[in-house]
Amino acid sequence: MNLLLEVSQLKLAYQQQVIVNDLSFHINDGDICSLLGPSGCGKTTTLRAIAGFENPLGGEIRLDGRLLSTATEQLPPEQRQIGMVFQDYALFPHLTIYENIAFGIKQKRNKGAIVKRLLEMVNLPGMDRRYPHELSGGQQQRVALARAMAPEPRLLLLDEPFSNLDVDLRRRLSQEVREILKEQKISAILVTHDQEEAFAFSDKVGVIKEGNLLQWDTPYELYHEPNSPFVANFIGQGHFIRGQMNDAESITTELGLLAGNRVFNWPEGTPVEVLLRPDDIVLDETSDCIATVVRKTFMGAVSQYQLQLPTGSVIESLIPSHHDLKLGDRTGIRVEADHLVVFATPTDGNPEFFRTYRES
Ligand SMILES: Nc1ncnc2c1ncn2[C@@H]1O[C@H](COP(=O)(O)OP(=O)(O)OP(=O)(O)O)[C@@H](O)[C@H]1O
Repeated sequence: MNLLLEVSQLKLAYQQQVIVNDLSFHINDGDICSLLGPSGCGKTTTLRAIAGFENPLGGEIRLDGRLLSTATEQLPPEQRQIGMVFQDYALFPHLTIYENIAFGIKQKRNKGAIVKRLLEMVNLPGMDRRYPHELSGGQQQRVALARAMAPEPRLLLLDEPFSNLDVDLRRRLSQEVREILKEQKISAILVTHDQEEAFAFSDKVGVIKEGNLLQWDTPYELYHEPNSPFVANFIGQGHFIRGQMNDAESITTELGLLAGNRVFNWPEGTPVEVLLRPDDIVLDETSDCIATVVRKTFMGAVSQYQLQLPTGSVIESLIPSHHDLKLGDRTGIRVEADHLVVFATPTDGNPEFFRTYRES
């Protein structure tokens, strides 16, 4: 695997206010990655710095080993071999689709053939004489992608490119774009605050909170092995319940003694917080753990339930919809998790511990 982009200890600020701090990650040639985080956490600012539109206060950015940005030196955006696709498509309204795509490759002799190939690639053959306003949002975004790919960039940056589209089209187009990028072996970084989109689109995802990169990992690892309560909360659904280490492998909780395929270092009696995902909770009529249905969302094949435990704690469960529990019903439940995500309860009662973007 060849190293493509190296972002090292990047620091970015607007008017002395630090927005991104000590951000480091790298991507390999052919990788498709996402920067994921709540609104205002610094994703777009990071992307703009990679593209060359923001100058860092510290750290450096390299592409193929070549220095692109430091606090004192910046390669101009047009010399970086980086393409960009924006949320609002940013096509030139007075130019035809052909002229839009050919815009960045004016000097190339065979640009007619290149544009034709790109239009076929993005599934818009024969649209070259139309104007942007004659295309749908999804079609315009495909043209924007073709335009960004025309100069054969080493890296493509995508800033929330699907967020103006309706949910269905959004899912389909992001899948389609991923396939095109993989086929063409083009590396890309997507900025999004939509976790499902990041998961479906990317090989690796970086979770950012307030300008700090908390975890850089595969979607699978992020979901199953979150390294902090924030990532655990931000990725997927789930609730924490209180517990106490019983021994190195098991935890006493209000849902009984929980154990997974994992050994922990905390001494017996240590107070801990256990993350329970909706798929960890199953119905079990023989169980002594009784929960009350306090909210229900029918989702087709499954229903999502919020269940209240006798202590008042709330957890969630995805249950096949033919079970059809009603609000107020009481049911036996059991935890069925092959591994447990556990964090030690902060001794200082740190209010930040469980604060998530959803609650704040
Ligand atoms: N030109 C600017 N001048 C001053 N502050 C800015 C500027 N652009 C962005 N900011 C601030 O920098 C912070 C990070 O913004 P940024 O756009 O990078 O966040 P983001 O994670 O991409 O958010 P979103 O998902 O809402 O686009 C925000 O607090 C924002 O208000």
